[in-house]
Amino acid sequence: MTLAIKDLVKTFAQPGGGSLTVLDVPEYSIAKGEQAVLIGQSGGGKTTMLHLIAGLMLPDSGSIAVDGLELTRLSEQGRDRFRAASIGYVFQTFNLLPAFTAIENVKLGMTFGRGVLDPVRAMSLLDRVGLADRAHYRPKQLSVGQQQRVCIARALASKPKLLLADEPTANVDPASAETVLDLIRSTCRDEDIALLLVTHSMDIASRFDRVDDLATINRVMSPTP
Ligand SMILES: Nc1ncnc2c1ncn2[C@@H]1O[C@H](COP(=O)(O)OP(=O)(O)OP(=O)(O)O)[C@@H](O)[C@H]1O
Repeated sequence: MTLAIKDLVKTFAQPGGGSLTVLDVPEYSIAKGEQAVLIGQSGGGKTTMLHLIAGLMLPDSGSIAVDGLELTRLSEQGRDRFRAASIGYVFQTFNLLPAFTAIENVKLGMTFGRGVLDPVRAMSLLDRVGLADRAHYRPKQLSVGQQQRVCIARALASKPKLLLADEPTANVDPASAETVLDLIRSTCRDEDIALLLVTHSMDIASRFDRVDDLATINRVMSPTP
């Protein structure tokens, strides 16, 4: 099993006081190399769930094991190391380093991961997302959709065990969305990377054998968006 979640609870303090329980997930798992889509209404807790799985934040209670490693027992530094080695993350908000070019951002995805720099793989990933001719452009010199494609190449760079992709095709046109999705899925398949992809697009979700609705996994009733 690549991902095994049990009795996961996450509560946030609210700006106006009080607290809001966003997630109460009794059980959720993803097998090695499996590809799953997570859908659910806006504000339902999808991004929070990905952040918890990536070890970017800790739950109030419960367990999250990735490849047998229990994240909640790790220190912050341990979780940083785990994330670099085992998780690829395509953020909704990109998080590219602005001072570095596209190819440098992809290479950073490798060195964060295992310390192994493979410039040929970095260029081949950029080529697969259709950006070989933009390798030496900085993020602000790229369109939003191109930046998103650099993020995908960066997330795959270190051959993670699990790729978490938060709306990875939200900012690209439908034709590019299809290419990007194919690239993500075929690379994950070829390299035995498990995939958990969040989307609002039923068209994208319908292409996956496994579609999980957060409303059925989560005991918390989603607040009205
Ligand atoms: N750091 C935080 N502090 C307080 N509340 C938070 C925090 N992060 C998220 N929330 C709340 O948790 C809820 C879930 O947010 P989350 O971003 O996980 O939803 P989502 O399902 O990914 O939404 P969307 O589909 O719109 O991206 C929201 O009500 C949000 O306000």
